[in-house]
Amino acid sequence: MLHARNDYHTDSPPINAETPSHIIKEWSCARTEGFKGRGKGRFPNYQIPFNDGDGCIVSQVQINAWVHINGQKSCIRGGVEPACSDVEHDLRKEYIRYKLSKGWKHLVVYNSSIHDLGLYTSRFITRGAMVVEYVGEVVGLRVADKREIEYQSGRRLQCKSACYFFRIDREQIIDATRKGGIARFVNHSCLPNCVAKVISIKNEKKVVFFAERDINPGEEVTYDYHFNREDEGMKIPCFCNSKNCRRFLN
Ligand SMILES: C[S@@+](CC[C@H](N)C(=O)[O-])C[C@H]1O[C@@H](n2cnc3c(N)ncnc32)[C@H](O)[C@@H]1O
Repeated sequence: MLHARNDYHTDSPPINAETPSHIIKEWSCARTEGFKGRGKGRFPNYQIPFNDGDGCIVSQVQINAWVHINGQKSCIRGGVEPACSDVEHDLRKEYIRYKLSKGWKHLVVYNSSIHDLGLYTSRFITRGAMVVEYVGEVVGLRVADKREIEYQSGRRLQCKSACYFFRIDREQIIDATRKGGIARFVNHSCLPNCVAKVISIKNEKKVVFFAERDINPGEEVTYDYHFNREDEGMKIPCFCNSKNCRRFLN
């Protein structure tokens, strides 16, 4: 199976109710290793961009109201959502800003030189800003295993070779194959402009891509899939064309 490995992340604690919320995970496609190379403080100069660059200003008052009504309700009432670190708090705040300012309006799906279709931005995106959320059907490993066989058999998939699974944690996979958002078109690059993070909003895990550097209008949005290297039987050539390309996705 591409994603069902029992030894997955044995060196890092599982994300569950006991996991301290200050540990921010960076996971990737279902076939991939979690990205442990970067952690807290990844965006040292990070400022929450209240202006989306298109004249749409989301006020601090609006953000506070959203956080109060939605995000922090369970914390305030002593519910199960644990107190979060400054970094995670900033990421959540950025998620809210993105939702309020409809940050996805500037994203376009278009032909890619990397693979088939890709996701592009038509506006400047500041380093640290949220770019897109990976949405789809959240399924358990068993269902994902079954679906993977079904998809690979090519019976119910247009693009047999493409993988639209994103592993959230040890138990959950987001399957964007049949039901998904535009993030399913984000291609891999060995020199990506985004990084994927799992953040918790109202006790629900969300997979969110944040800009790892400033991204210019017209640039393709990419992230590093961190596919498992041990799928030796089926090497997938990488066409990201970056100067440090690892030549294979796995
Ligand atoms: C989530 S899809 C990305 C969107 C895809 N381009 C499309 O048109 O649906 C992931 C699949 O795209 C392909 N892909 C993405 N990045 C690639 C790269 N750098 N080199 C080769 N194939 C890539 C692989 O087949 C991978 O399984």
